[in-house]
Amino acid sequence: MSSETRNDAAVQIDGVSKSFSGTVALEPIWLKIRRGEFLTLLGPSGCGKTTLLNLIAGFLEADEGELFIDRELVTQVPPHQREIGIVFQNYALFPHMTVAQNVAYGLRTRRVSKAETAERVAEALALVKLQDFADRRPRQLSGGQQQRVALARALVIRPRVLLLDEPFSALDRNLRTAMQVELREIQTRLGLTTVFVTHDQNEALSMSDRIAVMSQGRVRQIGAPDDIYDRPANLFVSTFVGDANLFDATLQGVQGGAAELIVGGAPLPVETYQEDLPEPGPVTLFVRPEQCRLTGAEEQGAVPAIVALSVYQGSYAELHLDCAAARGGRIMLRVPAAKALPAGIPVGIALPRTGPAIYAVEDADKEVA
Ligand SMILES: Nc1ncnc2c1ncn2[C@@H]1O[C@H](COP(=O)(O)OP(=O)(O)OP(=O)(O)O)[C@@H](O)[C@H]1O
Repeated sequence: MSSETRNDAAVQIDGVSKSFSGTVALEPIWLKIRRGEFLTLLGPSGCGKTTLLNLIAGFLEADEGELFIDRELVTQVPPHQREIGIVFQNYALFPHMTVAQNVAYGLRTRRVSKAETAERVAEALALVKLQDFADRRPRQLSGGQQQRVALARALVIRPRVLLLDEPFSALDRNLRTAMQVELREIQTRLGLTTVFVTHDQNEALSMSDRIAVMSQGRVRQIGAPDDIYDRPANLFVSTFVGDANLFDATLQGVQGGAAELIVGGAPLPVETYQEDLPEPGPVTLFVRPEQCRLTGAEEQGAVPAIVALSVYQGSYAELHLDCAAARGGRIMLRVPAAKALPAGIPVGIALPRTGPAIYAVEDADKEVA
């Protein structure tokens, strides 16, 4: 059966939209979340991620459209009957209950027998490596441990879908990375369909099977992490996910599959992955820092720039360059820390002939994230 049929979708969102007293939080959205996939909703604050998650959970009612979970129409089904596990940023544990009682909560309300509850709670606590903490209260646990309890509580009901809203944003960086790995391991082992909300692009890139990049209540691109990073569909995605260098360029035409550009006064034939290019004339060229090569200032065809600041980052240095051909006059490159240059040194930037993208200038005026 084709992956596009409804049968294959664990969650299907058909034209679902939501406004709050006249403010559009979500434009009509069509989205199929595949069985067992880890899908991340990524976007800036206020783009509608949490609204979409709450619509799937049933905490909000859609203004229009239909929602299916496992082929079942659930648009009118209340949250507790959707068989969904949810983990929030702030844990939301019951402070007066022990860890085991917190985890058992969803089973109690489902009238599961005492013996089965004990078995499933032990299983869920083992999954999150908290089997020795069953009798503690939430206040006796670290933030990471509390979030594991919240995860165990969501998993114990054997949900059809697991929803997580910025679950690790309150944790420090090391713990956050450890929890990301742990969640991904558990999710893969259980083959659990998961929708994960974050505004952190690194978290999205490292964890997801697919990412839906959102802005202003719309999904701007959905794809595997390398699709999103290497072949962004528009300038918003280009600049929101990963670092972007933007150059003012002139598109002269297309010859033999290559776009003929002038950048910084020099000709540059570029093969892009894009199906549609803007009309000839002024355009914006998008290039990742790692696609730019630092050269001598005199190198033929290189775009001239001057080192403004070198930022030490341990294994590498970020070179921030003043560059007249760049939008906003600045670009950034990464070089091995030992090759960092002092401010004021003139350099050249050799641009790649394959890989970058070309956007209309009006897009750059309104679309840069
Ligand atoms: N209950 C509400 N009443 C009124 N407006 C709301 C309500 N909930 C959300 N909104 C608005 O809807 C839009 C989308 O909000 P949402 O919380 O979904 O964004 P988000 O992408 O999750 O943002 P964040 O990352 O800051 O949580 C925002 O403009 C927000 O102010």
